Amino acid sequence: MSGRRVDAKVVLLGQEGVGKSSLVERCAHGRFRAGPYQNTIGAAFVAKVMTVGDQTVTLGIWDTAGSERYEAMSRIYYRGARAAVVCYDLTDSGSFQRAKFWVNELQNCEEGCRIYLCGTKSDLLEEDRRKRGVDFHDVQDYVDEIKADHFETSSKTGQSVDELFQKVAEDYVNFSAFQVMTEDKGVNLGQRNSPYFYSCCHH
Ligand SMILES: Nc1nc2c(ncn2[C@@H]2O[C@H](COP(=O)(O)OP(=O)(O)OP(=O)(O)O)[C@@H](O)[C@H]2O)c(=O)[nH]1
Repeated sequence: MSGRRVDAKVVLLGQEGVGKSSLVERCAHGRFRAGPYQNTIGAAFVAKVMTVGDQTVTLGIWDTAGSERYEAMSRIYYRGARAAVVCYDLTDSGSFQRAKFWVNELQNCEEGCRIYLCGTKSDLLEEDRRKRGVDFHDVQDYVDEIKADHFETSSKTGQSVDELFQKVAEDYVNFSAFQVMTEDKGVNLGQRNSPYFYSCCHH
């Protein structure tokens, strides 16, 4: 694949099996693959072109492996990320604890990275509300505390997936414009910060 300019690096983090790859699949290709679960090895990459007002923003989305075996590698992928979608499974309280672990890491190591907490598999709650493993208000309190955004998504039905990535793109555009205004360096308004190029994509 030839190099394409990416405006904002986005990383997906979270315990294995919470549905990160499915979220990317839904966002990038509008589909949900049922069938045997295949865990991600290393990381996978996808570029997603988004429209915000009259601007086009290309998100470079890194889907990391959730297995703790790959924890050190996941750290490499969040370096320089402008946004992190930290996923937990709405039916699994352990996965929420793991999400908190990643939030702590990001807060300590990636100051410029906005955090989007994403509760996945909301369709399972539609089927049976008793399956909720993490109290909604507890999550809301936590989100307020860490100043993050919170979404509850389903890659199966598509619920709130587009909204999540649209918000990531909008925040990127708004934050960049704000930076241009406040940095007062005579920067051209059309100029974006730190574009980079990608060259690989693997699963
Ligand atoms: N019902 C339902 N199942 C989902 C959803 N998203 C993912 N799954 C299922 O959850 C399992 C794990 O999904 P993945 O997307 O592979 O999870 P992952 O977080 O990428 O896993 P790792 O690559 O191991 O980190 C698969 O069997 C998916 O079909 C969802 O929104 N609803």
